[in-house]
Amino acid sequence: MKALVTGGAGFIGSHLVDRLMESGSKVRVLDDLSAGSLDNVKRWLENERFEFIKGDMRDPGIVKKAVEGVDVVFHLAANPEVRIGAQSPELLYETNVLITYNLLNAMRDSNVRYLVFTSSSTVYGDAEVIPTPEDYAPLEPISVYGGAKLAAEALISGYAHTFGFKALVFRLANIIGERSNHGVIYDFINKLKKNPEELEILGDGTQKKSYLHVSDTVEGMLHIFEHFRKESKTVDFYNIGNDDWITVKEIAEIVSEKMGLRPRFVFTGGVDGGRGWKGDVKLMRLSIEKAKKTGWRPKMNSYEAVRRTVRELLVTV
Ligand SMILES: O=c1ccn([C@@H]2O[C@H](COP(=O)(O)OP(=O)(O)O[C@H]3O[C@H](CO)[C@H](O)[C@H](O)[C@H]3O)[C@@H](O)[C@H]2O)c(=O)[nH]1
Repeated sequence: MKALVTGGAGFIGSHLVDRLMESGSKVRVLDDLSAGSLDNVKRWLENERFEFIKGDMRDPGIVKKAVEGVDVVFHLAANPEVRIGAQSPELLYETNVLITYNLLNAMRDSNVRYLVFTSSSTVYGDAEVIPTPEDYAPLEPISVYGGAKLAAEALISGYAHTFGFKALVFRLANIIGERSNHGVIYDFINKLKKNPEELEILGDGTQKKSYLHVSDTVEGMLHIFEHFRKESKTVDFYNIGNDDWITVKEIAEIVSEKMGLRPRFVFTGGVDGGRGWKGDVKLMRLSIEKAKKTGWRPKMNSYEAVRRTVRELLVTV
């Protein structure tokens, strides 16, 4: 199998590249290195099954070149920052919707048979059913980021049905682990390194979400992809997350404890009833029953994933 991984030098992408390379696949990475780093894929740079293209997917010519000769595209390139939506909606549009549109147009004229896309729990917005299943409706994102992911999902479905390829969409919970360079754990570690006495917590700290370690995530994606390949469905959607959830305040306590600190917690109070920022979903836990039916299950719960991530990031941050 020859795979293209967009965003393959990024956080989740590089872990996926590791698994694909270890299983003997040929892997091409397309990444603009805006958030990702060559360091994340350096162990493969000299490998003859590995190819790296530095390029911005807003350029249709680069995307066209990248899909040439591949069987499957894992599309992970994205700007993952929910919080920038209120300031830079155009950036989230370009780096989530426009680049997906460019990819789909490139796939029209290619022999790519499968597209695997990392969407997000944020497509559900403030869901009234928790744990939230894949068929929850209506999908009403409350952030520009969630809206952009949902728009990308819709385009993917339309193109797959029209142009004859299969598409698998993953709606991911909050993914954490080694090589992540944004998000709540990364932020807390950096804040505490600057000031060990005090920790600013955005919102009221009661935001409660489900967190999944990147190793469980990538294993789930590949396991479900193998299952999907044997099915007759043109497009399918799977939540990937954990059965439990954890509050931001509990995460702050774990990070502080692991750093051997006892900082004063300062809550900003946030917006719209204690959210960290406009569009921050306060309660998120996905139903993972559909994924579990394929035989996959997470090895670490949210608490274990947070603890392990703090250990991993303390070595590198
Ligand atoms: O310094 C900080 C940073 C974050 N938070 C809080 O921590 C929670 C988690 O925030 P993250 O930035 O870690 O993650 P998000 O929930 O905003 O989004 C993450 O998970 C989503 C899916 O659930 C998307 O996929 C997205 O790309 C990914 O960044 C939020 O409630 C936020 O208010 C703080 O209190 N202080």
